[in-house]
Amino acid sequence: MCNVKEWSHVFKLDPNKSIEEDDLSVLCESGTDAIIIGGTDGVTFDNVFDLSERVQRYTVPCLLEVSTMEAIMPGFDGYLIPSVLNSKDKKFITGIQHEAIKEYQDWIPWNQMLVEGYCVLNEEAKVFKAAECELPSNEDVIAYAVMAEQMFHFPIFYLEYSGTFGNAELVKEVRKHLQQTTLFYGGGIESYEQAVTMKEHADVIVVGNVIYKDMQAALRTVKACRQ
Ligand SMILES: CC(C)=CCC/C(C)=C/CC/C(C)=C/CC/C(C)=C/CC/C(C)=C/CC/C(C)=C/CC/C(C)=C/COP(=O)(O)OP(=O)(O)O
Ligand SMILES: O=P(O)(O)OC[C@@H](O)CO
Ligand SMILES: [Mg+2]
Repeated sequence: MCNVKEWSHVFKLDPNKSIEEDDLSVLCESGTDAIIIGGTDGVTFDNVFDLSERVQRYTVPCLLEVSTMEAIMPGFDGYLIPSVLNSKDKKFITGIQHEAIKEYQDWIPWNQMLVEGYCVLNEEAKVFKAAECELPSNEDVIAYAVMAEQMFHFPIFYLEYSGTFGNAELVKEVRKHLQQTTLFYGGGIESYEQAVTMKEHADVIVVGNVIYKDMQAALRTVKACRQ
């Protein structure tokens, strides 16, 4: 099982986007701690299967971030299960997960599952709309972080700014309230400097969209975590 406490950098690959073999190879061998396969829309059994088969040729751990039931399959090194704490609809906090457990509980490899308490902070992100989020105040965010750790004992609290660079001061403040739970930060990291800024406060930075815009810039974010 993957130990997220030992991570500092991960790449998130979107199964709904294409990536050349050479680029995938350098990403997997970049020194990143893991590859997460996940996305908000257009995630299907076929595109997850194809991408996972390609990533699993490399030794880097490969995890599936489950966003739809149709694309769950065996073979991953771990499974990340989101619970969107600032959703207005219980469905995205415990509802879909509850339905999945009712249906599949005998098949779920619990020792490979990690729950992520998500807090989505970019109103323009697809996931903000898809999971029917409401924008929390900074005080709300801190309370969600404390809730994730102290009430639910989630292994991961995920500050998600997908598509835009977030508020480093808030990340710093949230970090002060977590002891056991690992703080993931994701959103808008496109340069070495941005990676350094967020890595200063978050335990793990997640780098996604820049992979598809500027591969060399994406690779520099790994270096930023290896200094
Ligand atoms: C071995 C084997 C076969 C095991 C099977 C185990 C099994 C059946 C497990 C099921 C366990 C379980 C509890 C499953 C729940 C599944 C589920 C569908 C949960 C719902 C999760 C949820 C609330 C999803 C909402 C969306 C979300 C939070 C997505 C996260 C990903 C994300 C933010 C990606 C970034 O998106 P992107 O597309 O890149 O967006 P941008 O445009 O902004 O870039
Ligand atoms: O795609 P970006 O903006 O890098 O965000 C990474 C990740 O947090 C998305 O879920
Ligand atoms: Mg994306």
